[in-house]
Amino acid sequence: MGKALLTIQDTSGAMTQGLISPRLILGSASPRRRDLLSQIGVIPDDIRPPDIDETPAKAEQPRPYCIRMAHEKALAVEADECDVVLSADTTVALGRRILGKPADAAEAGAFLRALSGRRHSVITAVAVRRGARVWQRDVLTKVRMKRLDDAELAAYLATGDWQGKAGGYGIQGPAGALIPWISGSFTAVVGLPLAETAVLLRAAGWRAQV
Ligand SMILES: Cc1cn([C@H]2C[C@H](O)[C@@H](COP(=O)(O)OP(=O)(O)OP(=O)(O)O)O2)c(=O)[nH]c1=O
Repeated sequence: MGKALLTIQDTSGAMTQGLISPRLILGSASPRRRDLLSQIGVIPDDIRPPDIDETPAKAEQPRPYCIRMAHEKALAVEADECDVVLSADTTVALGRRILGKPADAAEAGAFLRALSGRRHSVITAVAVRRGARVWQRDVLTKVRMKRLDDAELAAYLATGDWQGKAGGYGIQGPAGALIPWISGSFTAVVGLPLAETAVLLRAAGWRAQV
C-alpha cells in the first residue's frame, strides 16, 4: 500500500502528480500515547479522541474486552480513506476483574487496595486502521505491586496521579516506587507498546521512523 498518488489541478487547469505519505491520525485523548509515539519520532498529523461506550459487556473477559475497545476506538475516529488511524486501549485485570479508570479517589483507593501485594495483568491492545482494513496486536504484561500500608496509599492518592489511569495508578509516575517487578513491556503498561505499534504502522504503509 505505502504512498498514495496525489493529483493536484492548479487554477490554469494544469495537473501535477506526486507521491504523498498517508496522514497519521492519533485516535486517542491519552497524552501518554502521544508522548510515547514521539519517543520513536512519530508525530501525528492530527489527534482525534474517540468517543465510545467503554462499559464491559456482561461476563466479558479482560483481554477480549481490551481488544474490542481498541478496535471500536479505531473505527469511531473519522478519517479519509488513505489516512492511517492509530488507537489503543489499556486495561488492568485482576484475575477476571476489569479495573478501568477510577471515577474518584475513593474508587482509586479501592483498586489499589485490591492490587496491593499481588500480581496483576496489564493488557494493551493497539488497532491501526486504513480505510476498511484494521491491523491489531495486544500485549500482556505482568505487574507486581508491593503491599501498601495506609500511609503509602494515602500519600499516593494525594498526588492525584491516579486520575485518568486504568487501575488507578501510573507506573511512569510516583507509583513507580510501588512497583518492584514487571514482566513484559513497560511502554505497553504506560499505554502503547512501541515495538508492536511500529510493526502495525509499517503494515499500514506508514513510513518507518526507526
Ligand atoms: C496502568 C497504567 C495506565 N495508564 C494510562 C494509559 C491510558 O491513558 C489509560 C487507560 O485508559 P484508556 O481507555 O486505554 O485510554 P484513555 O482514556 O486515556 O485515552 P483514549 O481512550 O482516548 O485512547 O491509563 C498509564 O498512564 N500508566 C499506567 O501504568
